[in-house]
Amino acid sequence: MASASTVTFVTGNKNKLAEVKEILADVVPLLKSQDLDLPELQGEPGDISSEKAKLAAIKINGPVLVEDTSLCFNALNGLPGPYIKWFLDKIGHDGLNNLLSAYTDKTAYAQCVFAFCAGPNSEPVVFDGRCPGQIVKARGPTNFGWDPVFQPDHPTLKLTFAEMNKAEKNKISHRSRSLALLKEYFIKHPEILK
Ligand SMILES: O=P(O)(O)OP(=O)(O)OP(=O)(O)OC[C@H]1O[C@@H](n2cnc3c(O)ncnc32)[C@H](O)[C@@H]1O
Ligand SMILES: [Mg+2]
Repeated sequence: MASASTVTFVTGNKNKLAEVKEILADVVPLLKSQDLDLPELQGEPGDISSEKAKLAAIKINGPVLVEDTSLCFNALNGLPGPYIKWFLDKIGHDGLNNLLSAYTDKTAYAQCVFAFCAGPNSEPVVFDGRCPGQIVKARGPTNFGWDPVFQPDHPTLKLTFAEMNKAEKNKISHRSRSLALLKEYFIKHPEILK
């Protein structure tokens, strides 16, 4: 049986881990984590995350959480999507802007799909969180991925994720929206965190 101290968040990304710990602090105060870079299937975000969770549950031999993050440009029908890591790596923030130079539509959404898998023989459950916004020229600190080029829709702030403080980002982000669904699931299934 899973418990608050036995669910392991498997990720190779320290920035993700920091955000997840902060957002989940009230539900899973002692979230365990393991730094593993898992192979990732190609395809739709939900399937990528689900397959990642199955692999992680086999490696950890216990209950795991994983997530996969996409950045989807509406003018490009959702691309780069789950391939954003490699686009960012190869063409950088300017290159991401240039991809949209032929289009007037600069809107995009950030998508985070968490998957919880109770163990090696269980089917993962996925939680899809999205945050709408637009792609802008890079502004703000460059320590976390595409944060400088994504300006989320916000009632008052016109800041990129990189320019926001963590609390502000966590209030509206794709990650916090996905984790809100995960929290609901944990509340409906209290046995998981006993
Ligand atoms: O081990 P995993 O959890 O897979 O970590 P990863 O860094 O490989 O992450 P992904 O496969 O989900 O690829 C997502 C890419 O988007 C970046 N990214 C993820 N969340 C982000 C966020 O909230 N803001 C900016 N960039 C983000 C991340 O650095 C990657 O380049
Ligand atoms: Mg990855």
